[in-house]
Amino acid sequence: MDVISPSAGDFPSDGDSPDPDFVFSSQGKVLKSFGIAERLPVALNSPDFTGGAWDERLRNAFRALKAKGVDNPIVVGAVPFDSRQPAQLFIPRRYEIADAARFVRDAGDDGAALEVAGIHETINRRHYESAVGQALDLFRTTALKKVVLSRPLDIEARRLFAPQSLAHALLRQNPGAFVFSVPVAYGQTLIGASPELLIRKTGRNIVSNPLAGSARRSPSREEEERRVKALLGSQKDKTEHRYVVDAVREALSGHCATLSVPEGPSVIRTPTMLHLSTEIAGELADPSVSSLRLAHALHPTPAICGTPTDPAFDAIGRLEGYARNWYGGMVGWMDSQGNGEWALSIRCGLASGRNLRLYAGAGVVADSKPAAEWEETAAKLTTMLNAFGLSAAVATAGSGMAGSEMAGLEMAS
Ligand SMILES: C=C(O[C@@H]1C=C(C(=O)O)C=C[C@H]1O)C(=O)O
Repeated sequence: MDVISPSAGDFPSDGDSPDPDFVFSSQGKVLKSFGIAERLPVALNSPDFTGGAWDERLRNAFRALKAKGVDNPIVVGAVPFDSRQPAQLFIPRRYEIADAARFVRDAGDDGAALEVAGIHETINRRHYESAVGQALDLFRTTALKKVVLSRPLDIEARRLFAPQSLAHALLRQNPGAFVFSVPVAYGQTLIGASPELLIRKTGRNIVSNPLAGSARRSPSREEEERRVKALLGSQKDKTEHRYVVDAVREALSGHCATLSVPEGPSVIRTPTMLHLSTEIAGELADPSVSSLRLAHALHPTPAICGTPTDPAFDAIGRLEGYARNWYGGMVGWMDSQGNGEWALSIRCGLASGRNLRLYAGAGVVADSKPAAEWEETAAKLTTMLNAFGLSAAVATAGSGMAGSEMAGLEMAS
């Protein structure tokens, strides 16, 4: 896969705007940061990061800020799916941690409602299902066991996207998610409501909560119970899930004095999806290892890439037909002790002017059916579409919506 930088120039920020530049919510709190004290760009898969030079720069920057009286400086930002591409990481001038419910309440209903000029299914159903079919062939002929195949959905609005309003709407609708808004390049903001914690480090303690194996929620309680049972009993979903848990266990065990991995998965609910979930908790052998270093050791897990990692990564590059860039990477924050949280950048979109590219993927294994994987990506897209009240119109796209209703329907070769 080509190494193309996803950033299109730095974004200016003097910290004087009343709106935060960076937003990240977790467990009922929201971290808002303003301005940029120092940019610390780095590709995680580069000697600069792996050899420790970046950590040294970060330590020096933190030391200088502490000398100026900043109590607990942090670094925030986003890492792309391909760790060879530069991450957008920066130390904010200032930040505050607010109550998430108040953040939403104070914002009022600032209306993320959208007047759509066009919806472009850049990778259409036929293309996506054919990619799944090719993955099924690879399972028969190569060592590949799982690959996560994703697709973009491009929305063009009549007005500029307002990342702040979108973040408020997402947090209002997804209070349990990691809602984020991150400026990743000049005029480009990555916004989403991720259900998946890659890593949290608090002192010696770490937690990772991989998800894999999914079903759409149902408005009927009985039907939902049926789906929960079906998910817990599905061999296909359990296999898909096990690959992720095994990889997380393997990546973390070398760093941990203790690591506890539940016997089997449970089901978690987002407002739109049911997922098989395993919460893995551990105690670090060396508590000075930073959350970003652990995130790098984990990334990309089979929740977003596949098993084994390298052939899955190559298959994604060959089969998906578009560049993921920030989708499938991670977003988060970290302090000078390395404490922090990194959530997978999923259920998200990249806003740029009047354009918003949404993304969704699904784990494909030998028992997968192309049509069901397409439906799963459609279900996952509703998290973002709901923020605009759009899901009813778009959820059926590619599964019945007439081509003429979709402005500029394109087919990728
Ligand atoms: C890839 C996505 O989600 C991931 C894939 C899942 C699956 O295949 O079941 C479930 C949760 C996430 O780990 C996405 O939302 O785009």
